[in-house]
Amino acid sequence: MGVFRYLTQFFRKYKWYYFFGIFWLLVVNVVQMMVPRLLGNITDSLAQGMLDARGLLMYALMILGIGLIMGFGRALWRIFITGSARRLEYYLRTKLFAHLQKMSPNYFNRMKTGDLMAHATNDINAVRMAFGGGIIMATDAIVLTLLAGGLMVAQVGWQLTLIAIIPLPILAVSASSFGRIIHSRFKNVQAAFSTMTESVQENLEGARVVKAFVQEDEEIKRFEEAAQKHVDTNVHLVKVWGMLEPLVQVLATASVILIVMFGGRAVINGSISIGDFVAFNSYLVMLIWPMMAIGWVINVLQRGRASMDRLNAILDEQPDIYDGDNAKDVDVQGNIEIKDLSFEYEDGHKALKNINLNIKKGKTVAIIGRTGSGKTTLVNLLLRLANPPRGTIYVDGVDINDIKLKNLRESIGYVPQDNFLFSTDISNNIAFALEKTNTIEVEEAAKFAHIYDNIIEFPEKFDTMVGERGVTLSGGQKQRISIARAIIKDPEILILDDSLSAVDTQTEEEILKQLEDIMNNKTSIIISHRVSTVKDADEIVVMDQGEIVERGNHDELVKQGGLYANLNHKQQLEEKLGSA
Ligand SMILES: Nc1ncnc2c1ncn2[C@@H]1O[C@H](COP(=O)(O)OP(=O)(O)OP(=O)(O)O)[C@@H](O)[C@H]1O
Repeated sequence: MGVFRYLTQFFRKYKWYYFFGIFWLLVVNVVQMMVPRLLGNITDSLAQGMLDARGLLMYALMILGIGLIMGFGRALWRIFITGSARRLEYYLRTKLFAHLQKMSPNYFNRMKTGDLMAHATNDINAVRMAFGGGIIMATDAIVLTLLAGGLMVAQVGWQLTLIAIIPLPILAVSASSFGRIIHSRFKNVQAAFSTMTESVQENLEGARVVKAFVQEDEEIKRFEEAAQKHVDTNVHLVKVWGMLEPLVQVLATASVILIVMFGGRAVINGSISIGDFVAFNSYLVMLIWPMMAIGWVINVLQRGRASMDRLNAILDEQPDIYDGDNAKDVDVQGNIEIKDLSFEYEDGHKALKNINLNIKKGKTVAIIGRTGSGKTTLVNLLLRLANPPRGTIYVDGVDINDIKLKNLRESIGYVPQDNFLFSTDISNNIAFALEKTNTIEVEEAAKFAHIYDNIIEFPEKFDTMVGERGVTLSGGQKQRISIARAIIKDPEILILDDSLSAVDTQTEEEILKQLEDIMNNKTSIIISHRVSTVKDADEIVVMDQGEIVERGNHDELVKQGGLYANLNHKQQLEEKLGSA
């Protein structure tokens, strides 16, 4: 399959745009070629005294007509080709984004976000340039060279043409090597610019840390160095730019000198007319630009191809979590059965060992355990954010590998540990999973999650923006908005992954009580490090190093005198010390 295989559909749709664009580009090129000839004819007619005012007006009108066609044609090919290149950029970007949406969390653990962002910006830009400016310049350079060169040969002969274009290959080679140097120096400028902006961004974000560690002066020094590097790389670039222009001038002048010497002599000995001489000169000037463009065009096309190769590598990657052929929709009730589940990560780390757990619809099971004991891994498997081995996790008697992902995930309300919120307003964050935002539902969910009172104290209430452009929410407020986001779905199964750690025990108790009401007859899994969060669950499962080491209700576990009892004792002591 070709490098541009992912663009086939796009080109099928937009081929006529490119066709018309190139058509008009050719029209402009051909029409443009008439001007030197007309100037030549005018010169000859003037020299022979054969031109009157009417004739001059005719020529003027012809040149005006050519100018109008050129202007109109240029506007058209810009619209068709440059416009299509922008559409191509959009097509590729949305395709890449949709593809990334299908990938599993494991993929994002493997790939660096920065790299993906770079592909999504630099590589897509390079492909756009190849199919925009690249195609235009390539067509323009080839057609102009052929037409101008051909007309030169036809009108004054190949000997004079060859002499006149001697400096042009030198121009092409030097413009292309200058182009390479300019490109590499420009990359240095960009790198210096991003280092400088990163330094500013980090400092603004980490202003508290900088101040607390009294590092302002060091940071100013660091920034000055970055800003200086930016100036130095720019000066370095300007130097080479500065040399390119005089070089072009020298070589173009060399061509003109050759024409004056040899062409002038041809006029004197009568083998060509003055008009031919004038037209020839104009054709030569027309050749300078394609010579300069050749190197650039090759570079842009090569870069476009290399970038497409890199994008292909991403687009070729198959998602590792998907609906199998047997996947079906299940009317999820909330009975969960985990049978002898063992799981290891790609790096060979055994995160879960022989887990057996039966959670009946309507029950609340709590999972407690030290950090790294495998609690989140278990939840990730239940949500199929990672693939569980077949025959280990069943929902309502169906292996979850056979339940459609959308169906499974829509029936689970999940409050993740990191409480990620989007940079939009609170209302949109809560209604994230709903197709349409319903104010009443959003407010109800906020009340259940005990965040309503906080929200209405914000100046813009539910319209308050979250994140950099909005309010800074406390950890506990974020947790409660995440809870509202999960319960607004009215899920059959609710999973709270350490989602109450940042609220005080009193609020925690109130939230749990509310949840008990709304999750009545539905299944809840509550993960926590705190005994206070789990003590009222129907069953408490204690995990350690990937295994279930104790299970029972609060009283039973306290009586057992094991890990749970120990944790309970310690936390009670901490509470007493805290309130003393
Ligand atoms: N993507 C991964 N690749 C490899 N190992 C992982 C991955 N994610 C987690 N682990 C490891 O698996 C083990 C279980 O992690 P997990 O996040 O499930 O623990 P946890 O009980 O939820 O911890 P915490 O209470 O801190 O959230 C840990 O040792 C962790 O380092």
